[in-house]
Amino acid sequence: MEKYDYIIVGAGPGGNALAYALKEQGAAVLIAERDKWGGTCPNYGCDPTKIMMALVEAKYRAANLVSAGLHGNLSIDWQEMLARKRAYSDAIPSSTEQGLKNAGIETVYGSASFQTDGHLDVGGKAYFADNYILATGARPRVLDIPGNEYLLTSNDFLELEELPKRLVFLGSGYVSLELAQIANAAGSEVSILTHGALKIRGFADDFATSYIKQLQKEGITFTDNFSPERLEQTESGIVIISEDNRKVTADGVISAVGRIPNIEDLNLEAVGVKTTPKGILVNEFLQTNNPNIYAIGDALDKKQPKLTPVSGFEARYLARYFTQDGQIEGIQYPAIPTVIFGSSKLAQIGQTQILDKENEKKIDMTDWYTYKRIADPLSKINVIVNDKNEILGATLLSTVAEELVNILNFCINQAINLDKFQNMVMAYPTIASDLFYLYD
Ligand SMILES: Cc1cc2nc3c(=O)[nH]c(=O)nc-3n(C[C@H](O)[C@H](O)[C@H](O)COP(=O)(O)OP(=O)(O)OC[C@H]3O[C@@H](n4cnc5c(N)ncnc54)[C@H](O)[C@@H]3O)c2cc1C
Ligand SMILES: NC(=O)c1ccc[n+]([C@@H]2O[C@H](COP(=O)([O-])OP(=O)(O)OC[C@H]3O[C@@H](n4cnc5c(N)ncnc54)[C@H](O)[C@@H]3O)[C@@H](O)[C@H]2O)c1
Repeated sequence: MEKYDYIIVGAGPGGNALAYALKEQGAAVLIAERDKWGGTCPNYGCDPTKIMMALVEAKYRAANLVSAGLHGNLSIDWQEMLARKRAYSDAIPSSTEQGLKNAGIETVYGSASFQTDGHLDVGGKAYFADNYILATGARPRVLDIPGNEYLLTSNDFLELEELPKRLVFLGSGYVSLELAQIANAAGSEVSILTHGALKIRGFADDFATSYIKQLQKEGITFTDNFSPERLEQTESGIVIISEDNRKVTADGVISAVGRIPNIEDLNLEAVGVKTTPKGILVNEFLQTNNPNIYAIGDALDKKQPKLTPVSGFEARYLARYFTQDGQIEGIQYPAIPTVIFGSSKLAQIGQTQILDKENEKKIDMTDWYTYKRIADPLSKINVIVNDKNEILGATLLSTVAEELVNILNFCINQAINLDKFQNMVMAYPTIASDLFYLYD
């Protein structure tokens, strides 16, 4: 019988961060993984997509300066971009597992599932622990419609040997908008079909509209109110047929309609852990309704965004919880920045609308210096500030939004109001130094 202090299921950013933190406390830790060590982010998610996105950003940063005298056409070679992505990602699983082993964390490869006596089975072998932590993440959802065998997922996109000439994305969320921009910049004819109105869920309509218009300018077409009903393979390509019988033909179709938690194979019924279709239910201590089983990351049913740094934050909380024998306050999430990457980035953090008209104001930073310096095609930013000059939140649209949102993140979460900010000297001219305009 193998007995541990902790068994973690899933070696993604959440599971790995927790394994290292618990090992540092001297605990006996086992981590199980059934696919690629490192999980979604470095193998199928954030990292490979942003390695590819670096070329898209460079292409458009240069294109924006054409009217300023920068000439020459930059083009992206799909195969070379893919090779660069692979050079990064292919090394991840073995280096991740080796890193865990070097730290003294035991690893086991296989799909983990609970048995009725409460132990965990991996590959037919029984493993026991005082506490189990589920960090099993999520996977792409494939629409359940006739012809869905023709659908590809974001995982498949990252391994396409040839870029399809006509590529259609179903859904207009984070995955669709980012991958569509990579494919479009690399030369595919890209369409996004969205089943409702043309919006980006979670973002203010005026910002979403500006972002979508920019993508349209770059050549991506959008079709709204298109609910896919079935797919058919024909001589001219894969035909996507909507409920109202509209037809779109493509050479590749990506299902980017959200992600589903990896919970079915865990046999959670055997140990009484409650779930919903959105994930595992936990209390404020990230504990399931079985007191020895905890869960973190994308596998949770939670209102916080499902992002790599959020999984890491939950792992660090749980490590503190275990060190202090559960005698700590429940998890309190800070304001969390979210960014849709691309030629321009759409970002937000904290409060994005005025809630108290008397004491709050919205500052429009549209004409700041950096935008002019780099010829940013979009320069829209609303910062919400209260009467104590505290920054409450912001929505941003710019090629540099991912950096600016993190500077605001510091101000919001470390309570640095505009007066304190004004008393610092920032390197000039930079994105940070532009924030002085907020004070006027
Ligand atoms: C295309 C794409 C782009 C993204 N871009 C970003 C980004 O730019 N920034 C950002 O912050 N986030 C991004 N994300 C989200 C980010 O990847 C996830 O939030 C993050 O990986 C979640 O970490 P996790 O540890 O909770 O789960 P995961 O990384 O999903 O890891 C869970 C692991 O558990 C394993 N597992 C599941 N079930 C079992 C089982 N029964 N037994 C053993 N092992 C099991 C899985 O194989 C997996 O390796 C992106 C996601 C995608 C798909
Ligand atoms: N930059 C980043 O941080 C980043 C990038 C990619 C993914 N992610 C993470 O991954 C998560 C999942 O991303 P996603 O884009 O897969 O999901 P999402 O929830 O962001 O978007 C899903 C899209 O699918 C559409 N949809 C839902 N049901 C549909 C149906 N039946 N038919 C047609 N369309 C339908 C929705 O309207 C929406 O546009 C994100 O929420 C985020 O947490 C983050």
